[in-house]
Amino acid sequence: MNLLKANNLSHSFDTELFSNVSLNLDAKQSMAIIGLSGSGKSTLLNILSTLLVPSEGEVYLFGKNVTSMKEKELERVKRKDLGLVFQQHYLFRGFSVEENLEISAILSDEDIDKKLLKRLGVENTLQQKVTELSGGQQQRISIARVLTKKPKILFVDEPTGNLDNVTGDEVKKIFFDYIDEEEAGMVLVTHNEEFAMDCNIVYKLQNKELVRVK
Ligand SMILES: Nc1ncnc2c1ncn2[C@@H]1O[C@H](COP(=O)(O)OP(=O)(O)OP(=O)(O)O)[C@@H](O)[C@H]1O
Repeated sequence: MNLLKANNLSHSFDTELFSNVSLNLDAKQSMAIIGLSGSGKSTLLNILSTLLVPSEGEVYLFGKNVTSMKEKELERVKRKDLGLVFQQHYLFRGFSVEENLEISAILSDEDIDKKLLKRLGVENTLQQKVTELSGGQQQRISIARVLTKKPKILFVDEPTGNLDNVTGDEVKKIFFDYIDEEEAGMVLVTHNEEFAMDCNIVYKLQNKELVRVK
């Protein structure tokens, strides 16, 4: 099943960042986008996850052109089917870990996954305030919060940056297991070559083009 398709995307801020970017992501596939700092990886991820409108080209989610979707429909897809794990997480700072996870569970009609929290090593933080946790713990809670809603496509920007190697490896495994078990897909932006090369498809953004390297 096709989850995500991009046709001839290009984007410019002051100058052109990239052009003619086309790609395809099916269920159970993971795709990494690598490239130098400033090459436009996060910008491309923002376009694919519908946070940013491209200068040119089309994005299709589950076979449907995003620009042809009604506002309500796109909102529903974003809330339920797209999972965004970004470098900066957007946890509600004044609330406890449990409250943060509950919001996600309620909005998507799913349950908090205790097994997942255990695997992430944060099962004992539920009663703590987000602000009392380390950066790495907050990162893991934000991953738990996103996976709680069981999204069909994960958009992940440098997820292991804040984490030590052992935890980073566990997080990597959690993402791969998740897309297998839920028949989801993942688009990953990273400087971590090992994580990138473990994906099914690897692209490099260089000289304003998206070049397939795996
Ligand atoms: N909203 C914006 N307005 C203007 N310029 C922007 C905006 N967002 C990003 N840029 C510029 O676009 C370029 C690409 O940024 P982007 O964050 O996509 O690169 P990246 O490859 O993800 O970098 P990194 O690996 O350092 O995270 C940068 O020069 C950045 O300053």
